[in-house]
Amino acid sequence: MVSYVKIPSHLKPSDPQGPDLLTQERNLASFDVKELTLVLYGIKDLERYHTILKIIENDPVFDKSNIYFMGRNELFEHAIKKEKRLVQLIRENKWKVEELQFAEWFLDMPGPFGAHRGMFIPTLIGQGTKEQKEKFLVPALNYQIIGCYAQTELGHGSNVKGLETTAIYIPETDEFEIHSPYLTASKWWVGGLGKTANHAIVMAQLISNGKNYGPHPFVVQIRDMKTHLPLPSITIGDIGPKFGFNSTDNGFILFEHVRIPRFNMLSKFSQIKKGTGEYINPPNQKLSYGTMVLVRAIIISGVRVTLARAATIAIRYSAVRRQFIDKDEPKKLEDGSIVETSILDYTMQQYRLFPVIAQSYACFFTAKMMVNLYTEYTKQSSSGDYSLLADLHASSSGLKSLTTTMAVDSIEDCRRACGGHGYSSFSGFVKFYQDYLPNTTWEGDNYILTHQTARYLLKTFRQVTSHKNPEIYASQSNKNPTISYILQYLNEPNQKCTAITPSDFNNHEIQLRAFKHRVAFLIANVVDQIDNQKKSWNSMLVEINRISRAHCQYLLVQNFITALHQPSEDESLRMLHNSPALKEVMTSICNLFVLHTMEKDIGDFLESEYLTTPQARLLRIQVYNLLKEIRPNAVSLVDAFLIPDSLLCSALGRYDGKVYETMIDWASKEPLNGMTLDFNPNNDTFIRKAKL
Ligand SMILES: CCCCCCCCC/C=C/C(=O)SCCNC(=O)CCNC(=O)[C@H](O)C(C)(C)COP(=O)(O)OP(=O)(O)OC[C@H]1O[C@@H](n2cnc3c(N)ncnc32)[C@H](O)[C@@H]1OP(=O)(O)O
Ligand SMILES: Cc1cc2nc3c(=O)[nH]c(=O)nc-3n(C[C@H](O)[C@H](O)[C@H](O)COP(=O)(O)OP(=O)(O)OC[C@H]3O[C@@H](n4cnc5c(N)ncnc54)[C@H](O)[C@@H]3O)c2cc1C
Repeated sequence: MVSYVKIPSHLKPSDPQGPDLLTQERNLASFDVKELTLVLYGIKDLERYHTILKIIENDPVFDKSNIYFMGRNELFEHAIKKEKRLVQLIRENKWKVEELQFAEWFLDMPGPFGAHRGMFIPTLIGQGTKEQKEKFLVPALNYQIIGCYAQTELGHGSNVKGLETTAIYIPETDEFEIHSPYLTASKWWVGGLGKTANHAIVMAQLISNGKNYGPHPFVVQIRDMKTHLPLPSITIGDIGPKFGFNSTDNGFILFEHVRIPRFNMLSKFSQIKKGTGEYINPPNQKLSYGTMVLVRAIIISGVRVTLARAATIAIRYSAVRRQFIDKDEPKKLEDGSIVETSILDYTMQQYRLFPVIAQSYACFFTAKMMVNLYTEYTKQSSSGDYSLLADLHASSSGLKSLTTTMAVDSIEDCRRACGGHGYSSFSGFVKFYQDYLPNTTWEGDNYILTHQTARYLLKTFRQVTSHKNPEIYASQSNKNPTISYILQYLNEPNQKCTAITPSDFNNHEIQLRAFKHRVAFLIANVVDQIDNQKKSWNSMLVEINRISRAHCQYLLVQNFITALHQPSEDESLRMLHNSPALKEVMTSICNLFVLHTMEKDIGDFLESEYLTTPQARLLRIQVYNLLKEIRPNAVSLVDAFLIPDSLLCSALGRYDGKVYETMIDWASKEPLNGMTLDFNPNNDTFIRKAKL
């Protein structure tokens, strides 16, 4: 890229230790960073990581050096080029899902084919019959057709049952008629629809013989395969500029009595019979919502790397950045001279940033749990057993809500912790934050999703407590954490925390009891208000949100603690258990995650009377102790995430710590610096090209 400003060459580094600061930090580590990286990725995936990264970093199409200077059209063009190149690479290298996941992560750009891969194809796989897969999935996998997932409408998103687009069965021609009766029925927000897709999965109210069977998925061709123009009676457009995600063409679409063959209703679970229009019921009414469950689970698995990326930038920058001389503990160099203190040494900075590291590790272990649960469900459902769906839906909804909220809050916390430079695009936070933000809204608004989890929790509580002998459920409590904590609460409703010193809070049994007691107490309270005090659902929504959050925090805590203690067949966990140094640092991180989470929601723990006020003070002291304990490992803990510089795209977070050199180098490339302005109000010209 062109540099428009010549930087003087006489400048000396103002910080004699500057370049070495991160090396010094790395020398403090109590554990082997490479070992921890291996735990996070596993041997095979780490090999994949390096192979794919090399390919991506060496391909000029994926170059990001100009990215922060691009406007919307340039971004979109760039994204299309990347998508095309990615498809070529998939073919050339015969990449499977595992490789593709790394490639998409490194590319770091929401693109017009994202919904094709992330939603269109999974819906065909999950809900299509064998014949439908032959007709649609095969060409989709070969990128001969490009699809999108058109569910949300201008007037309805969260309320799927309220969708207005209709699919009416016409027995005479054995077709469905797809129609948008109102303006509010216009599909809206659909990724890849605005300019790219030629097919859509349209969620529409299935109507046959005058009866509405609710939303079902239909495959609709929307553009001509040769001209790429919208087909007759179909209106399509891009929805315009957004908060972020501008490299994707989110679109709208309206249908005017568009006919499609009956064959195009995805019919793995429910069908319409030819001619009679008879409806065949699915084995579970909510199977047509299956893609959402899958994508929520995938989103949860991705949170850990999002948090890792934010923490890497903020921690490295905080180690390099110095402000003020600490009067009580001035920082001395070997030659005795006093320098300003690295901002990472300020306890407030540690309190803001170290919990983000801990959240990332916590999400790592819960992602494993989510993948296992989804795999188990897939196995069982392939033989017709859908009994795990309710559990899966409840945990994926609540965890998607909790973890993505945590991620956006933490990205913003990390950004602010970088001071003014955090506000510059060069920090690597701005586009990253903008593009990540929709995760709190899509695939279910984060507040709406907590209703689903809460419904499940209340139902389970009522089931267990209404039984004459609740202990009958004891055999299920090993597999079902909700039943386990409800039973424990029923047996001991007045449990008290036994901690008498700050370090007692490191006891994992005390921690687990705290979270179990708190969530069971809160659920019991909501059940009482709804069932006995006859409070309406709406009047309880804040509490509904609270119980979903408390339940999911408990899952995160339990998965982290279990990973540290329970023998496991899992390759990563075995590596962790075999290394005392790793186990020690992970235990500190786990303790920080648990106690910091408690401290943030201390009101719940006090209200449930598990903790006393003096104990709450001890807990806070223990959080401070943990910050001190973790401090020497902070940089190495983020290094272990192995987020490459090319992905970070950050002047602040780069591995070598050359923050200031990069800031001025990138600023010199700002195209505005290549222009001179004409301020004379009597001239019509505004901008002249500067001479380089
Ligand atoms: C590659 C990278 C990717 C990443 C790339 C990702 C790109 C993403 C692009 C974005 C795409 C999108 O956003 S696509 C659009 C996504 N839209 C959404 O997520 C909409 C959210 N809304 C909904 O899901 C629904 O409307 C919901 C809120 C659940 C309410 O549904 P209903 O009214 O039909 O149901 P309710 O009456 O509340 O519940 C009835 C019962 O059904 C159960 N139930 C509800 N949903 C269920 C479900 N999905 N599975 C099982 N069971 C379910 C409830 O628990 C109840 O059980 P009982 O209590 O036992 O009766
Ligand atoms: C970048 C982006 C990409 C997207 N891609 C797609 C796509 O490819 N395909 C697709 O189909 N959709 C897509 N969506 C749409 C997305 O799924 C919806 O926006 C989302 O489901 C939320 O629905 P909504 O917009 O109708 O919000 P609303 O339901 O209108 O929510 C607005 C507010 O009202 C609150 N609220 C609503 N109902 C209740 C209630 N009962 N109780 C309490 N509070 C309530 C919510 O909590 C929220 O705060 C995308 C969205 C974005 C931002």
